[in-house]
Amino acid sequence: MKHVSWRREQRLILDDINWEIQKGEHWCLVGLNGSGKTSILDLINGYHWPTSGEISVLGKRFGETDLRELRKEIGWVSASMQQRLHGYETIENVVLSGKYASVGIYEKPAEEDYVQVRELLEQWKCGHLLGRIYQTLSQGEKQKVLIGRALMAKPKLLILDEPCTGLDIFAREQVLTMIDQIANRPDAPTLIYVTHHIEEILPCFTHTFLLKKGKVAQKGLSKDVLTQEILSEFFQTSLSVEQKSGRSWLMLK
Ligand SMILES: Nc1ncnc2c1ncn2[C@@H]1O[C@H](COP(=O)(O)OP(=O)(O)OP(=O)(O)O)[C@@H](O)[C@H]1O
Repeated sequence: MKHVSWRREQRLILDDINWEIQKGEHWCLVGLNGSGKTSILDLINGYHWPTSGEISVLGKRFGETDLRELRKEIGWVSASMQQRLHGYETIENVVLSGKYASVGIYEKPAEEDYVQVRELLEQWKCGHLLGRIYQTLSQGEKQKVLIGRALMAKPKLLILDEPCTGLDIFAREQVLTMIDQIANRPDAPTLIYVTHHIEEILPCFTHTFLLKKGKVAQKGLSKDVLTQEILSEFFQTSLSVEQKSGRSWLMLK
C-alpha cells in the first residue's frame, strides 16, 4: 500500500497507510476496536477501493488486474466467513469447498479430493472429527476446519482475521500451534494475522503493524515494535512486557 487513504461519510477511516510485505515475511496487524483493521483487509481483497493511494497484492496492481482471479490466491479466515458457510455440511465438504473458493460444492469432487481433505484433517489432528456436521463442532474445532479450508486452494496469501476470538486458552493454543506449523512449512503462504492481543503474536510473525485510529502507529520487525515503551505509548497505559516462549506478554504496571 502506498499512501493509501479511505474515506467514508466525510470520515477519514484510513489515513496515509504505507505498508510493504516482502515474500518470506509474516505480519501481525494489531489495533483496538474501530482502528481500521477490517477496512485494511477489505482493501487488500479489493472489496473497497482506496480514496487515494495505490495498492498491489501479490505483485498485481489494482486497477490493472482481475480481482476475481487474484482472490483465488488469497485465503481468508474470518468470523463473517464462518457465518456464510452452510453449517449443516460435513466438515469434509466444508474443507473441500475451499478448493473451489465457494461456500458450497457445485462440482462433483473427485475421490482424490476427499483423500486430500482427510489427510489434511488428520495432519491438523482433526481426524476424529471426520463425518461430523460443521455446526456441531466447538468454536476451536470450527476455526481449525476453517483454516484447513482456506489452505485447500493453496493460497499465496493467508489472512487470519482474529481467529482466536471466543476461544478458551486451550483451544487458542491449539489454533496457534496450527498457525505456527503452517508458517514454518517450506511452501508457507505469506501470513497476515489480525488481533487485539499481543500475546497471540507467535515468533513466526517476523513483523508487526500497530494501527491506531486509522494511522500507522508503528511497524517493523516484531522484536523492535513489541517493546514496553512502544506498547505503553500505543495503548496509552503504563505496561510491562515479559518474554516467554518467544511471545510477549503484557502486564499492567
Ligand atoms: N462502510 C463504512 N461506512 C462508514 N464507516 C465505516 C464503514 N466501514 C467501517 N467504518 C468505520 O471505520 C472505523 C474502522 O472500522 P473497522 O471495522 O475497519 O475497524 P476494526 O479495527 O476492524 O474494528 P474491530 O476490531 O472492532 O473489528 C469504524 O469507526 C467504523 O465504524
